[in-house]
Amino acid sequence: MSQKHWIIFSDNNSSIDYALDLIFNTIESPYFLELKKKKGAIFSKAEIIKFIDEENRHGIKIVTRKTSQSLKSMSSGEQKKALLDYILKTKPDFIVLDNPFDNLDRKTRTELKERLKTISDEIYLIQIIGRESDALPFIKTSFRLKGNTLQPLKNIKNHQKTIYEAFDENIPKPLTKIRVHDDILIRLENISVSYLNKPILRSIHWTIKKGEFWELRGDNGSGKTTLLSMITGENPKGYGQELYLFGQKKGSGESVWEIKEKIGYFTPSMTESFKGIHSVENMVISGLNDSVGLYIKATEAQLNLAQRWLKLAGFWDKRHQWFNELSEGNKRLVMCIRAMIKHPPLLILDETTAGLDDTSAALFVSLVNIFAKESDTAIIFVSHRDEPGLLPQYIYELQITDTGSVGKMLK
Ligand SMILES: Nc1ncnc2c1ncn2[C@@H]1O[C@H](COP(=O)(O)OP(=O)(O)OP(=O)(O)O)[C@@H](O)[C@H]1O
Repeated sequence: MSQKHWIIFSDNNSSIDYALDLIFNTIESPYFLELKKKKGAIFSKAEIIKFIDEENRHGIKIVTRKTSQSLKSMSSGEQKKALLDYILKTKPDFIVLDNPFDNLDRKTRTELKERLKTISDEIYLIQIIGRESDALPFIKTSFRLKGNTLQPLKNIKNHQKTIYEAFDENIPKPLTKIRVHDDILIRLENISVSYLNKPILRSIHWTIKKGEFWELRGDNGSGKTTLLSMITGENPKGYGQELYLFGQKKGSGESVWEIKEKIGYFTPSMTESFKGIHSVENMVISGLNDSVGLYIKATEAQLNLAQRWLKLAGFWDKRHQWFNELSEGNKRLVMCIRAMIKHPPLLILDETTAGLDDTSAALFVSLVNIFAKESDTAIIFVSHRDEPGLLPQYIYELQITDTGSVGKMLK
């Protein structure tokens, strides 16, 4: 059987919910009539988060029923594989693939592309993507989704010009400078980690100094998240090892609060699971209080500082809107300036460009570059994609071996 398939090119302001309504035929349209009364499934990061929520709240393992490992503790690549296996078992007539290649390394992307090609003989596929280079080559029908409008495209190419906007204003200074006495912020000496007797990290040596701009690379499952959890002090496997966070050895009486105060951390799942209702302005101010969402009244100085950031990042007109109503790309930018506003000594940006369209990703990269240049903050930027225009000073890569991943400096 040869099926029909579709690509929907989305951007920062596209309403994915609207596209899903069309695909699932819950609203009338001339499109996707072939899918009427058919059974559909969604392959997306949001679905993974929904299943993780089920695990957390009700202890129900749906996707990973046959394994002892929880979905939450799996690497992104493992989670996506588990979700696709689960979806295929439910025997759907069609699958909506929402940015399917995000968070995947090159090899896993190629494998998934081949798997989807095989599946496409039997199952209708609808691919929603922000990155033009992700388009599945065997799909011949395409649309562009602008807000709540779906436009058929004559050619498969999106032809959306990527605008590499640059932030050309100066980055606002912090209200108070967070002091760190040592030039060395983070030092890992011979750090190794295993889970369930499976070696994950082997003899990692990594030193991060004030103001350095690092890119952290590594294939799916190489241990990037594990390594970051050592750096944020959250991983108990750091005890008893030569792990130094802001001059203090892990386990030497440092408070979690002291470490948290010095680290800005942003990963997209922070917004995907965030349910609070706050204005964009208050979300940015809350970065000064280490809370997500503002729960105490801001001072005049805090408000002024937040407003300078909002102007700089192009959010002045949106400052009184609800954060939850922003597009995903805009949420990311707001969360990024929220993490930057207090100039933490260390800023960790974990897969922050996943799910963004080409233009939003370029804007994001531009903001990170200028922040790295103008602040004293050290940055660790994690991404599976070679982001065009990113200007890290150093690249640290985790390379998988049978005895755990080893670290290599590539630049
Ligand atoms: N709590 C845990 N229990 C068991 N295994 C775990 C746990 N946490 C992580 N792992 C395993 O450790 C390995 C490394 O996972 P990690 O999430 O650190 O990789 P990653 O490099 O961040 O991957 P990705 O790029 O796919 O997100 C994976 O095989 C994962 O399944």
